[in-house]
Amino acid sequence: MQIVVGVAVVRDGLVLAAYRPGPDGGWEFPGGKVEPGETEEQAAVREIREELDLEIKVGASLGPPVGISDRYRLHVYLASIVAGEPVLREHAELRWFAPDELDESEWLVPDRPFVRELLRQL
Ligand SMILES: Nc1nc2c([nH]c(=O)n2[C@H]2C[C@H](O)[C@@H](COP(=O)(O)OP(=O)(O)OP(=O)(O)O)O2)c(=O)[nH]1
Repeated sequence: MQIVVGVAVVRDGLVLAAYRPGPDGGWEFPGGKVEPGETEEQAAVREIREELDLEIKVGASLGPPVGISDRYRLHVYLASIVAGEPVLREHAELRWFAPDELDESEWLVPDRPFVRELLRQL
């Protein structure tokens, strides 16, 4: 089982989301697959640097990993920005969401438990 790490970057009470297009698309947490020899935190830092040109500090897990498929599980962590502004490099769209704008039905299915936990914490 391989882990996909998702990163809930929070700034001033808003969370950064990325849009994944397609028939099964929706909002997701920026991130990606953990590579061999890497910790989940290291993967989170690398992916956010690659995708958004952002330096982050990884915080607490937002709950246990959730199944995506028979090969992958999603694990989402909180993070704060250490340096930079998010740059749109790979995603169709980026958006900062306030808690009252977060509608889990607009998110990829595996992300929804993490969105719920995030709402409890924001
Ligand atoms: N990055 C990310 N992926 C997610 C989330 N939720 C979710 O189901 N996924 C799925 C979508 C992808 O099928 C899978 C891995 O994401 P990825 O970003 O590394 O993979 P990808 O398909 O874009 O890239 P690649 O492996 O083809 O190079 O995880 C999420 O919140 N963030």
